[in-house]
Formats: sequence, C-alpha cells, structure tokens
Amino acid sequence: MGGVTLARTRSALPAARRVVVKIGSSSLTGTDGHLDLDALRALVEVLAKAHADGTQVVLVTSGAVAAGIGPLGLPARPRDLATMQAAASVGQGLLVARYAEAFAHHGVRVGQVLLTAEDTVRRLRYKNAQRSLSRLLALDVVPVVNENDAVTTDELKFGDNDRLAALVSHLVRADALVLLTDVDGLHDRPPTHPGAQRISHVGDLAEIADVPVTSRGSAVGTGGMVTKLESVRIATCSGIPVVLTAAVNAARALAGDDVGTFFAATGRRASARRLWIAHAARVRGRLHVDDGAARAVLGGRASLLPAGITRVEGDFDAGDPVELVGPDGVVVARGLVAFDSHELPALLGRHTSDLRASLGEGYDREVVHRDDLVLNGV
Ligand SMILES: Nc1ncnc2c1ncn2[C@@H]1O[C@H](COP(=O)(O)OP(=O)(O)O)[C@@H](O)[C@H]1O
Ligand SMILES: N[C@@H](CCC(=O)OP(=O)(O)O)C(=O)O
Repeated sequence: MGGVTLARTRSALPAARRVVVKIGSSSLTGTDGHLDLDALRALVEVLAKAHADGTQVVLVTSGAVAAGIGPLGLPARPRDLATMQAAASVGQGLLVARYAEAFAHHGVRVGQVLLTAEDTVRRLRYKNAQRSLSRLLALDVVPVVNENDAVTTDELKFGDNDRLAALVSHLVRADALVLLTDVDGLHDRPPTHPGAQRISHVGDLAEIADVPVTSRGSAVGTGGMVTKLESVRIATCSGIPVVLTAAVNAARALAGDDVGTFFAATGRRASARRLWIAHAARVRGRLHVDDGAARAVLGGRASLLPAGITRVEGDFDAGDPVELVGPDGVVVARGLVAFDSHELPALLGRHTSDLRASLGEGYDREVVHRDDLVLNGV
C-alpha cells in the first residue's frame, strides 16, 4: 500500500491489503463470564467478508481463559498463574473450535497459532513464526493467534493481547491494526465518567499525553486502556496505523468510517527485536550510569562498558532487559544486559583492559552491546 500519507488517515483501512484484528476478552464474553457465541459469530461474519473482498486477515483473539471458566466451574476469572494456565488450556481448544465452525460457515479455513513473547525476541523463533504466518496467509487461511497461555511464565508473558497484536502486526507487515474492545475508542476521560467524549483522530500520541486512562479493564479483560495505548505506540511508531473501537463497529472500522479512535502512523518500521526491547513488559533491573556513559549511549553509537556504571539494581540474568538510568534519575535507554546481576558489582567503574588483566577474557565485554540498546522511545 501507499506510504506515509495513506497511513495518516482512515483511508489506510479500506486500502489495506493485510490487517491484524485483535478482539479482547471483554468483547467475547457475556455477563456470566462464558464465551458469547453471538459476538464471536458477528465478528467472524465481518472478517469473512473482508477476506472474501481480498483482504488478508490475521485474527488475534483473547478469550481462552474466559472460555475455560465455565467448563471448569470457576467462580470468576482466575488470577493465579497455574489456574490461569489450566483455564486457558481448557478454553483455547473450545475457542478455536468455535472460530473454525463459524468461519467454515463462510467457507473460510482457520489455523491456530499460539505465540509467546520469546517468539518475537529470539531471532530464529521470530523467523519461524513469520514463515508460518505468511504461509498460512498465502494458503488463504485466517491465522487465529493467541498467547500460548498454558505454558508461558510470569516473567515472559505478554499478559494482555494488546501488545501481542502490535508485534504480530509487525511480524506480518500489516497495513493496519484494528483493536476491538468494549468501548468505542479512546475517550477524553474513562468512559464511565459523565460527559466522557470519544476522541476520533490522534495524529501523534503526544496529543493525548494528558488524557486519563486506567489500567483497570473490564472484569475479564487485562490491562484496560493502558495496554491498548502501549500497543498503539508499538504499531504507530513502526509505521502501522491503528483503529481502536467497539467490536460491534468492526465492519465500519475496516471501511474507514468515523468510529472509535484512529491513530495515525508516525514512524518507520523498526526491527521486532528492538521493539520488544523498547516495550518489554518487565524490566528486570536498572543500571545507573555516569554522565559520560549516558551521553555516549544517547549519542546512539556506543555500547555500555563497565567503566560507566555506578550502581546496579535488581536481580537479573544475562540476556534480561534492563533500564539504563542517567545521573539525574532519568531513564535514557533499555537494553539486554550481558552479565548476571551478581557478576556486575566487581566490574563497576573499571576499565576493560584492567578487567581483562585481572579477571580474564570474557570480562572485558560490553555490559550492554549497542545492538541490544534502544534509546528511550525507540
Ligand atoms: N480514557 C479511556 N477511554 C476509553 N476506555 C478507557 C479509558 N480509561 C480506561 N478505559 C477502560 O478500558 C477498558 C477496556 O480494556 P479491557 O477491559 O482490558 O478490554 P479488552 O478485554 O478488550 O482488552 C474499557 O472498558 C474502559 O473502561
Ligand atoms: N491470552 C489471554 C488473554 C488475556 C487478556 O485478557 O487479554 P485482553 O482481553 O486482550 O485484555 C486469553 O486468551 O484469555
């Protein structure tokens, strides 16, 4: 599709050849917490029509945990990891079976793809997921994506599907992302507040910096508006426009009508790895750096060496995401650290030649390599 101009207006939607559509738990469940089959079928009808019109569709769907609540006789959505895993394991099969039936009704085949955060950060796994998704699309199948909740751990979990959807959009090089939820877009205050107004167009996220959003979602959703805006940030800063609207408006959103909130694309595509580092859900520690190191890193070309680190916070392993904090307490960058936290205190403030001489080869390496560093805001 076209370049920057198209992706700045809603005309990007009808022009899109490939869209990622994400539906949240809140839109797929009834008040009793069970899967709402009518809502699911209504969405499928819209997506099958888009598919028939020649748009490639990737569906990112929540609802596995919600779909497991009824069959397991749970009183409400579980909050502990083990019961969530169990509910998702029972619910995911049911969820995909319902999608397969509903799409089959329109002559469309679906393929289940379960991803973890690891699939977007490890290069080989990223390539693997990309190959699988693009083959499914080439075979005219609608991939039905969810997080692999039954096996993901707390540390490496997207948790909500909003960020997963943004990374999937990137993975498949989507022309647009549609986030479907239980409210018609971003409002100028939480929509339960009297007088809340829908915001129709956001050209840049800075415009809505003062809009109050809560991370408390519906009874079954996760993350509320906060994770949706994080997803919007990941997508728009990598060139993908987003529409955030109520599930009942899905068809109109795809048609480019004025429903929900349209977020214009602001940046160019970045690698999924860099996006993940920049937006990784859980930073495991913080490296406090001196002024010289902060400036060297902000300059964009330097790796972080032990000599520039003044203090280490947190308990992390080599490979974990950490924040780099300047002397003024401001986070300057995020990166993947190359040492375990317990190894670092002995290295702080020391020059690499000194470290090599006293501790041996391997200890003279960068603490965060520049390829693993992303400046604040990408
Ligand atoms: N400023 C705001 N504008 C719109 N919705 C908001 C805002 N602040 C908080 N929210 C809440 O975010 C909720 C949607 O998030 P969530 O329940 O996680 O949905 P989903 O299951 O679709 O991911 C809405 O029901 C709404 O109450
Ligand atoms: N992967 C989980 C989704 C977690 C969740 O609630 O996400 P969301 O409804 O998008 O806020 C599930 O299928 O239940």
